Amino acid sequence: MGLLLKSLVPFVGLILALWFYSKDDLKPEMLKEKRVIVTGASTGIGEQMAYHLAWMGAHILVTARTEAKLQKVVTQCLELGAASAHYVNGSMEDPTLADDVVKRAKQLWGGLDMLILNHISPTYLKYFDGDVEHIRKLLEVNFLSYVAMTLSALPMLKESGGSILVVSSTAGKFAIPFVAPYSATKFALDGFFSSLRQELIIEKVNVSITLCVLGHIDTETAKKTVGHVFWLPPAPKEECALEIIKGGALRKRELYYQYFAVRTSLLIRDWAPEYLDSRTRNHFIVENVKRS
Ligand SMILES: NC(=O)C1=CN([C@@H]2O[C@H](COP(=O)(O)OP(=O)(O)OC[C@H]3O[C@@H](n4cnc5c(N)ncnc54)[C@H](OP(=O)(O)O)[C@@H]3O)[C@@H](O)[C@H]2O)C=CC1
Ligand SMILES: C[C@H](CCC(=O)NCC(=O)O)[C@H]1CC[C@H]2[C@@H]3C(=O)C[C@@H]4C[C@H](O)CC[C@]4(C)[C@H]3CC[C@]12C
Repeated sequence: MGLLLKSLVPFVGLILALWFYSKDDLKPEMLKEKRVIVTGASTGIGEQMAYHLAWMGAHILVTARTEAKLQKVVTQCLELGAASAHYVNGSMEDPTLADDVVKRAKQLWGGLDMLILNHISPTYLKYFDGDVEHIRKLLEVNFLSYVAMTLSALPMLKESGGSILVVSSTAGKFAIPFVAPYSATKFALDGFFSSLRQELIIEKVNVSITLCVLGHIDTETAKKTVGHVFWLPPAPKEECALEIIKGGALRKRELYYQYFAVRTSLLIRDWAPEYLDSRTRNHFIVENVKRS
């Protein structure tokens, strides 16, 4: 009996470990023929997500303001193997755009499987200068348009049992200096979408919401904005984009990239917030930060 138990325990352990790791794997077939909207996809992480979806064979609808860049992304997606690729250009400052993009998806495909909310209005990294208009604009583009797109897309997502991916930031989870207006919009996303997720679960609605909490990523915008003030090296946008898609396809509640650094910061946040504050401040070269 003792011998049986001794050999059974490692065996069960192995089976559990295999089950745990195998369920955490993204298989490209999961995205094949899926109908996906990616916002803010003319550059940066959004553009890279479109390319990953393309080689996996998804139908893709990208949006941003700059038409010429979107046209190039669409061409590249088709070359990489997308089932189809289209764009809608416009600014999310325009409250009608969210609905127009979702309507275009319905017209093209008759349904939707994945909504990736990623766009942000250009933001600065400096001491807060009292510019309330800037906060208002960021709330409109980075937060309210996410809510509007979700509302328009929910009926189609309910029908397909689809997913919503909300791209956020460490600045939406703990205090990072010099990005006060932007940080406010990312905390708002967490509040809104985490509450909505609870309601969907209570109502047994099969739509997943994945909040993606990203650290410093090497997009051109980030390099320009923080290259001279933040000394920790950025992580690659291509890998980041793939991790986001993986998190959404596996219907995770939250996704952290880079996993270890972000999880560690979140653990410290809850037990030693002053220490996290001071550690974060020390990552900035404050002499290089603009005052206005
Ligand atoms: N890079 C980083 O270090 C980090 C990024 N993140 C998050 O990742 C996401 C992507 O960031 P990143 O790739 O660096 O950003 P980019 O600046 O590279 O891309 C932003 C995208 O949003 C679009 N956009 C800008 N303004 C508007 C608007 N008014 N209406 C519609 N679209 C607009 C841009 O295109 P166009 O100008 O053509 O409109 C572009 O496609 C964001 O949600 C960001 O908060 C989070 C943490 C760190
Ligand atoms: C550098 C910040 C990440 C800090 C971090 O994760 N530290 C870990 C730790 O201390 O343990 C970045 C977090 C938010 C970024 C900013 C952002 O997301 C908005 C803009 C996005 C744009 O594409 C690039 C510039 C940003 C201002 C971007 C800059 C880097 C962050 C401040």
